[in-house]
Amino acid sequence: MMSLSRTSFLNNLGVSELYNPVSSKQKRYAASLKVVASTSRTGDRNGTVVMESVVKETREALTAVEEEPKSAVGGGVQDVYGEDSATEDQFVTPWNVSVASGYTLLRDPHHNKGLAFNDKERDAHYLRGLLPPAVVSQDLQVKKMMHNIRQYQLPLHKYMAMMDLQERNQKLFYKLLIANVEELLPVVYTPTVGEACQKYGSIYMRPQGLYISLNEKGRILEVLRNWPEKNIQVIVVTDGERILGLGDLGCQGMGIPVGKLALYTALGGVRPSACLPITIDVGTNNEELLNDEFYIGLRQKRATGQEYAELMHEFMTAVKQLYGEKILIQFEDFANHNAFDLLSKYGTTHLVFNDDIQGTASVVLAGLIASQKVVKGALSDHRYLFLGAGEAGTGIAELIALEIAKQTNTPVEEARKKIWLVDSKGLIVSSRRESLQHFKKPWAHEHEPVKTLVDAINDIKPTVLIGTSGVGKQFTKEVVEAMATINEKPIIFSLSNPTSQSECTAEEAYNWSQGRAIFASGSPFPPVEYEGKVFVPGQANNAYIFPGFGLGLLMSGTIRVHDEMLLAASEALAAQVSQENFDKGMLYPPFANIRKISAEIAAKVAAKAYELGLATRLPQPKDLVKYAESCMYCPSYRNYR
Ligand SMILES: NC(=O)C1=CN([C@@H]2O[C@H](COP(=O)(O)OP(=O)(O)OC[C@H]3O[C@@H](n4cnc5c(N)ncnc54)[C@H](OP(=O)(O)O)[C@@H]3O)[C@@H](O)[C@H]2O)C=CC1
Ligand SMILES: CC(=O)C(=O)O
Ligand SMILES: [Mg+2]
Repeated sequence: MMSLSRTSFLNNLGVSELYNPVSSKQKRYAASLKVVASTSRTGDRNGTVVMESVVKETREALTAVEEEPKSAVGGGVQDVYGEDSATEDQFVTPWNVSVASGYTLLRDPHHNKGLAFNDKERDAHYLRGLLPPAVVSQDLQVKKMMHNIRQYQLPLHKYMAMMDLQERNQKLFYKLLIANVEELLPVVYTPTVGEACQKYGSIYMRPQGLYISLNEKGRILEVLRNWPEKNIQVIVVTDGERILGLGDLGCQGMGIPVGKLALYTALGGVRPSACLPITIDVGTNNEELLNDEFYIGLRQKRATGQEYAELMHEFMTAVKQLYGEKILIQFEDFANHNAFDLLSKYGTTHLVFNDDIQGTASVVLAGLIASQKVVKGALSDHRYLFLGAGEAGTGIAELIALEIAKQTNTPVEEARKKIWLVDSKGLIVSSRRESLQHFKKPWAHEHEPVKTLVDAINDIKPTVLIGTSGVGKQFTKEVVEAMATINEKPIIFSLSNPTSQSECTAEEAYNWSQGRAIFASGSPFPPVEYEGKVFVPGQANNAYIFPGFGLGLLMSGTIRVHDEMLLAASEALAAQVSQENFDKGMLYPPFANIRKISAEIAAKVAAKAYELGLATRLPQPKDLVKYAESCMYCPSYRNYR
């Protein structure tokens, strides 16, 4: 047993004092309880023993208070806390005893096991009678949940069932997701998460992350402290302005950080308690949402300029102050007019990573490196054309240029000349330079103006066509045919999400190229049969990269992200594609092996961090792959004593 006094031990555990009792009855109640144990801190051997004694003590105190009022003969309802009799304008205290036993344990998603609690646990934790008699294994629970989820016809209903499970039983949620990753990824992630964000206000049930709005300006640190977990290692943050290819969804963008962090855990093995989803709400310019009575965010136009910058700066400062130097902040789905600036501003002071710029770049480069086994020739032998010159487009372009420069030992400026981009105004050429946003300027090559994509293809004669426009159906029959005329094996990536925004479908790419296209898309497409051959389209999505990349940063205690780490991640991913995968037309390994893939990526990223002197976890583990695997969260149930 512990030698510390109960109070100091609980203080060490982060247990809080009972707060703000208002009535004399509540004051007596508070005094008798003294402390409320935080459920999330149970787990270590001694801790659990002490927690059990606190549970017992708390129960006794509760019983004493509950028995205090004269019991009504023949039963009846007692308004113990005076809540029911209070009028709307009288204040009551939101009473809450968060000790993980009995009914509370069943309602605690971190520790709940549902019917998997065995008889001993049911006795020890006051669960008798709260559950039906059957005791089932976690595997059977997985089987049942999958059966239930498959009954839903609508993807959004599957999504809601998954979110509900995450809120009810976290370990079962992750066990299910990991075991059925190929089937469930499109449910918790793109494309369904896009629809969920669009309807977030209507389907909103319980808060899943932290909302920081302009109303919280000046007290963001305080707001961060409201989050129940203290040992945060990864934050995924959005301001909701560019949610997938769906535009400004304001506060409803929360679905994205929640989904991305679910993947951090399921695909990359980062503990769920270390993950914090955050939405910064500075308003929205989406009129439909502003007029939607169910909209959950600030009902105002987006703050910009200094007001926006100040809020973001306060946020970035508070995060570092609270969680330290090694907290990983992943920017997600910011509009490009903020994304590039935030990345360059905080890239030198914080561990920041922009998934749309950097993660996407790394996954696409991996696909291109892998494609060299199918289409002979080096990366430097290709000509690249992008539709879309924003975060994803220019991010990918730059990483390709860096890789070519590295492979050919030439200046990056030379490598860039092989890469062309088209934006909403046409081909990016030098005569447009003055009016271009800064991130487009390096791509303004000498060429006469070209308005349409087909004309650009016919002029540039690309071997690789990459769609990052956020606009669906842009790779028309004419576009794909133009690529197939120029190339024996045209490489075509339709990266825009969700499926509705994909530049073309897998079926279109294969049909219009007579089965010659090497195709990958951002959102998944089913296999396509063309003239008796089955093609399995790859999913070029940053979900292949960020979980392993982030794990690599965390496990090595890396303090800054470096482009070389992105290149290392690409090479690690490309190395995981087998001949069997290539034979099916795939440029990426199946997601079913993603935990192994993430461990390989994490190891290569960490190795690069050590090489660059940016890793702080010393000494460097001998076998980084094994170490990555050993760091991964496992969602199997634990036995409770
Ligand atoms: N597969 C994956 O892993 C990822 C996919 N994406 C997807 O990529 C898409 C774009 O994201 P992101 O780069 O961040 O967005 P941005 O808004 O930063 O960039 C979009 C670009 O597309 C251009 N564009 C828009 N409409 C057209 C059009 N009709 N013709 C030609 N160009 C057009 C814009 O032109 P202009 O500059 O002139 O406005 C802009 O350059 C999204 O759908 C997103 O979901 C993003 C990240 C990862
Ligand atoms: C995949 C992703 O990050 C996006 O579409 O924005
Ligand atoms: Mg994104």
